[in-house]
Amino acid sequence: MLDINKIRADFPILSQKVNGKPLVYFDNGATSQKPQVVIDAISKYYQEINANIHRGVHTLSQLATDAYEASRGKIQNHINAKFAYEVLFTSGTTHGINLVTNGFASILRPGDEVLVSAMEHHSNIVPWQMLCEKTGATLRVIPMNEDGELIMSEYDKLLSDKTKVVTVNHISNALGTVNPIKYMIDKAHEVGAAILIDGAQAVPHLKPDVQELDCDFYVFSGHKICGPTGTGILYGKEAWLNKLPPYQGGGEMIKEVTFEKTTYAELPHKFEAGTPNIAGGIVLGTAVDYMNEVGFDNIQQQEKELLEYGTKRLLEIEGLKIFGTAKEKTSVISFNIEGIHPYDIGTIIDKLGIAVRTGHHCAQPIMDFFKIPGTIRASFAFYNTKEEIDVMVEAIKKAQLMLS
Ligand SMILES: Cc1ncc(COP(=O)(O)O)c(CN[C@@H]2CONC2=O)c1O
Repeated sequence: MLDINKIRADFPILSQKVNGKPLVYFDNGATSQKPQVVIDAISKYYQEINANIHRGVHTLSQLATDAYEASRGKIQNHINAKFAYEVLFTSGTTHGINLVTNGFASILRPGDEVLVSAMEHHSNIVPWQMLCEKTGATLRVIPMNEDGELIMSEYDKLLSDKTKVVTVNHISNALGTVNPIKYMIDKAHEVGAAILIDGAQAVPHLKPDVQELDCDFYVFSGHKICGPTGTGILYGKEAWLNKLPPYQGGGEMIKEVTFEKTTYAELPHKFEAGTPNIAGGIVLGTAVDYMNEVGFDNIQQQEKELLEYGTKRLLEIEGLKIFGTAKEKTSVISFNIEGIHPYDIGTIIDKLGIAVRTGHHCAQPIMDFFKIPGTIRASFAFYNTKEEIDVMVEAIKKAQLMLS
C-alpha cells in the first residue's frame, strides 16, 4: 500500500493553489507531475557535470557520457530489452514513431498494407498516412466496438501477406482501454508483419517487458512517467534497427565522412544525430528509478481504486455518460454530460482548481466514432486521492446547475 501523504509530499506542485483553490490535477494523461528528486537532478546535472558527450577526452565529458549511458542501461533493464543499443533516446513518442515511419519509407511498396487501430492518438495515425502517401502503401483500420475495445475477429480478417506493419497503442489516451497487444503481436508475426506498440499511456501504469511481448518497436515519452518533457524512448529489435536507414544526418551518427561517401555509426548512435537532450536523458533514468521505488504494484493498486471510485461517483451525476467501458482499463475516465459541451464543464471546474482535459485528445477518429465533439477526460495518477475525486464531482454538480 502507498503512503499517499508521503508520496504527495514528493511533488511540490501538488501543494499549489490554482484560482485560490488547492490544485486537483487530473490531467496526467497529458503529462505527469514531477517529484523533487527529478527536479533536483536537472539542476545537479548543470551544476556538476554538464558537458557534451561521447567525444570529449576531458573528465566532465566522460562523467556526462557515463551518466547518459547509465540511464540508457536503466531503461534497458526497465523494459527488459536484450541490448542497451536497442534503446534509443528520442524527444518523445511522436519522434519515435516518425523515426520508424521514416525508415519504412525505403521498405514499403504499392500494394503493401499498414494496419492501424481505430483508437489511436494522431501521432500514431498521421505519420503512417504520410508514409502510405509517400510509398503507395495502403492504410487499413482495425475497428472497435461501442465499449471502445478493438474487435479481434476483424483484426484477424485484416491480416494477410500484404500486411507489412501493424501499429497500435498499448493503452488508449482517450478511453483508457488496455489492448490485447500480446495476441496482436503474435498474429502480426504469423503473417510476417512488423508491429509497433505505442506505449505512451502504458508506461505510467505498468512495466512493459519487450522481450516477453516480442514487439518489434515500443515507443513512449518521458514526460508521462515523471520525467522531463522532450525525452522519450524508442525500443527497436536489433534486426529492425539494423534494417532501417538513419533518421537524421549529422554528428555522432557517422563512422567516416568524405565528400564521396559517408559511413554510419553503429547502434544506437546511428539514430542519435547531433547533441542530444543530455540532462533530459540522464534525468529520465532518475524518473524511472523513482517509479520503481514507488512500485508498479502499488501504483496499479492505487489507480485501480481511483478508477473504481471515480467511476462510481461520476455515475451518480444525472445525464453523465462514460465513453470507454472496456473490461480492461487504466485510470482514465472520459465522459460527457447530456446537453452540456465538455469545454464548458472544463472551464468552470478549472475556476475551482480542478485540471481535466476537454476536447478530442488528439484522437478525433474516436470522437467521430461516438459522434461527439469531444469529452471531459479525468486521468488519475498514483498521487491522486479519492478526496480529490469528491472535490471534482461536487464541482461538476455545481457547474451542471450553473449551465442547466
Ligand atoms: C497514446 C499516445 N500516443 C502518443 C502521444 C504523443 O506523445 P508526445 O506528445 O509525448 O509525443 C500521446 C500523448 N498524449 C496526449 C498529450 O496530451 N494529452 C494526451 O492524451 C498519447 O497519449
